[in-house]
Amino acid sequence: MNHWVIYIDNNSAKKNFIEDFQKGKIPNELIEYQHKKGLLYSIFTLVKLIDEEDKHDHKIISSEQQALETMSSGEQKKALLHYLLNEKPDFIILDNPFDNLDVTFQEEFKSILQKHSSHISFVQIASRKADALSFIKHFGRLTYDTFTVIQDSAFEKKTKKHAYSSVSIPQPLENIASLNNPLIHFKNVSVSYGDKKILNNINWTINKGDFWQLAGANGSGKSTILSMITGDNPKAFGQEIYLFGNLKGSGETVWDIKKKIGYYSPAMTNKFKGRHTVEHMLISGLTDSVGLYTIPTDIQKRVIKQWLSVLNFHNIKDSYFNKLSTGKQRLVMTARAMVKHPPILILDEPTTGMDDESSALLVSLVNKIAQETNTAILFVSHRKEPYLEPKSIYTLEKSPSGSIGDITTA
Ligand SMILES: Nc1ncnc2c1ncn2[C@@H]1O[C@H](COP(=O)(O)OP(=O)(O)OP(=O)(O)O)[C@@H](O)[C@H]1O
Repeated sequence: MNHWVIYIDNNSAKKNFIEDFQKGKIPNELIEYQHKKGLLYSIFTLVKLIDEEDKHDHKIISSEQQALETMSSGEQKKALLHYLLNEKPDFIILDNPFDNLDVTFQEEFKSILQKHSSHISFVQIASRKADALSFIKHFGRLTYDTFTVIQDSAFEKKTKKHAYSSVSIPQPLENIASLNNPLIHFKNVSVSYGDKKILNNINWTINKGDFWQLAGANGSGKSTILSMITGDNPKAFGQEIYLFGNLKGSGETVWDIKKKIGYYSPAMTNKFKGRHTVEHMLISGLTDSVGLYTIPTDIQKRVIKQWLSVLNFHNIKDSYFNKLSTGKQRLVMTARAMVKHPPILILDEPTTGMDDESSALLVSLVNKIAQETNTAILFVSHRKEPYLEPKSIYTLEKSPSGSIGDITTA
């Protein structure tokens, strides 16, 4: 049985390619898949299933114990894989299957796929060379919308450490020096859902200018911690969580907190469907708005001009954001979360779905922000991102009594 890895980069027309593939519009070299029953393992399939479960109020892949929607992203992916395998297709397209999966489950996942590889064919779409499944012997590349067969050794582009532009990050318009340390303090915080213990006695302090990576296996509670910081998790109430000097729940509004946090997660990108130029996207980061509802001041315009130089995006400042490649969109969104120099910048799995080259570029921008500003950075990822230079890593270690936190310092 043949299997394929198709390498893509952030300029590949992946979505169209997959849609065409499913409709039977398949490149000649892959014609063996025509008229076969194929399924798609992808974040898009998950979103559709969650939507259907929601709309029709019936379970498709939720278990007796838990609804698909409330599972962590890793747990959702595990559930999806088992669901698709049970459907007994001829082939499965695996769209960047290892994104969001911790190392342990990646190994488990690989051996499940290998076990089924005698009777199901796999077409793996991969952004990252290291993700290629070892049992696959046929390789292709999608360059924009053109598919070509390649030798595996042809995909040798080694990612180099990027030095970001030498242009300095602009100074803040408002100073955060008045804030006292710690910015964030968790004291003996524990969380459970019913009988399921998630966090066990978390003690964690984030100070001005810190650079943290928050790591941990799937389901260890990373998103739970984030949602307690950014304001929308009821589990935070009654706990000793101090945000910018105030005990959480003691009067500050979610808006007060959000004003002090720059936040970016790839899911946010979909909110910007309209005709927003790159320049407007950055300006709207200063005012926390989705569009550009107010006319920017001269000072704001000057600051954004400098950010465009940092990003080397002057030439695309008038381009529409939603037409940019994924890599460029992520850089814009990261800068957008940072332009107001928030006391804390949270980047939630920002490299998910990115190729090696663009991930390295994003990582170097984050390192630059850490070096040149006083903003504390919280970079959430289970992946050991090559070249990321956090000063400390907070790892959630799973245990039956809930995850405990382990701190390592560079
Ligand atoms: N509303 C809920 N009901 C039941 N369980 C929940 C609910 N919300 C979260 N959980 C569980 O809490 C655990 C922690 O989830 P969380 O999303 O914080 O993990 P994570 O570390 O971010 O995982 P991942 O890397 O997979 O995204 C998971 O086992 C999840 O299923």
